[in-house]
Amino acid sequence: MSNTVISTKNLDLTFQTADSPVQALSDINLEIEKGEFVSLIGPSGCGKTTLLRVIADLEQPTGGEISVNGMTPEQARLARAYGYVFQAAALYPWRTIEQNIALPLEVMGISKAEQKKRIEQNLALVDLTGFEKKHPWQLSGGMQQRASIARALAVEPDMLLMDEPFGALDEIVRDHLNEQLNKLWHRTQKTVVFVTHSIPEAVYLSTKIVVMSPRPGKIYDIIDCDLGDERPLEIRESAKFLKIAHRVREGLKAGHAYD
Ligand SMILES: Nc1ncnc2c1ncn2[C@@H]1O[C@H](COP(=O)(O)OP(=O)(O)OP(=O)(O)O)[C@@H](O)[C@H]1O
Repeated sequence: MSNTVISTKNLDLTFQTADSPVQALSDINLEIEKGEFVSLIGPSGCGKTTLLRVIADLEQPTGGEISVNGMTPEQARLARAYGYVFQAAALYPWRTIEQNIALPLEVMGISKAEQKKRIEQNLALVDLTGFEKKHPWQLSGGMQQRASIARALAVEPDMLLMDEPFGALDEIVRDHLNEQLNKLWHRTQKTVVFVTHSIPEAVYLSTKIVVMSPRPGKIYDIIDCDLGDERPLEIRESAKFLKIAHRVREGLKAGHAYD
């Protein structure tokens, strides 16, 4: 049985706008295996979010092929193959944390008892036990992001799609969440596709780093990141880590437009 979760062949996406067409993705060829943690990194506008949205069936490609879990993105979406975590936590302020996590489960028609079980389990996974009855605004930014990760996990998807989930957080909180996400990934063995602007974040979390360049959005380099599964933060000072970070930086420089 194939372990490929996401496969794209010559994938293109051109947005038709009022002025002129914008080619957001050009000739994207990518294979992602089950259990991999893949980061998409590149300058603003290189198509990272668009690629994630194509995988999630939120945008339709204009050329090439893509399969998700052996299905079309639409079939994968309907089969709830993925959970999506946005840049901002996107929690409903009038709902408590447990009500926010319950929302997609209610839509799926899952029983109250099962909802309760999943809420408990996933809040424990992100270290938020005891915050069930709080409203989002009573939590810090980092805690809100953890709650939105718990909500994505509660749907029990095979795959997590994460669009710069920690981009708005300060460095210390971000380090802590990176460490927690590494543990979570290790424990759950989920496939993760993660968009980031941060080189250390990409190297610390990933098994594979996809460096993209803009105009049009292309893959410039794909880098294996074999630092083992469990990664203490100190790993960021190791020679191996710095070597991979250097290669990512060189790729970003080569593909960067400074205008
Ligand atoms: N709905 C849309 N209509 C027209 N153009 C779009 C649309 N969505 C994105 N684009 C354009 O496609 C290109 C890629 O955008 P995308 O948001 O995927 O980049 P990104 O790498 O995620 O950027 P950032 O790091 O700033 O989030 C950009 O030039 C953007 O302006």
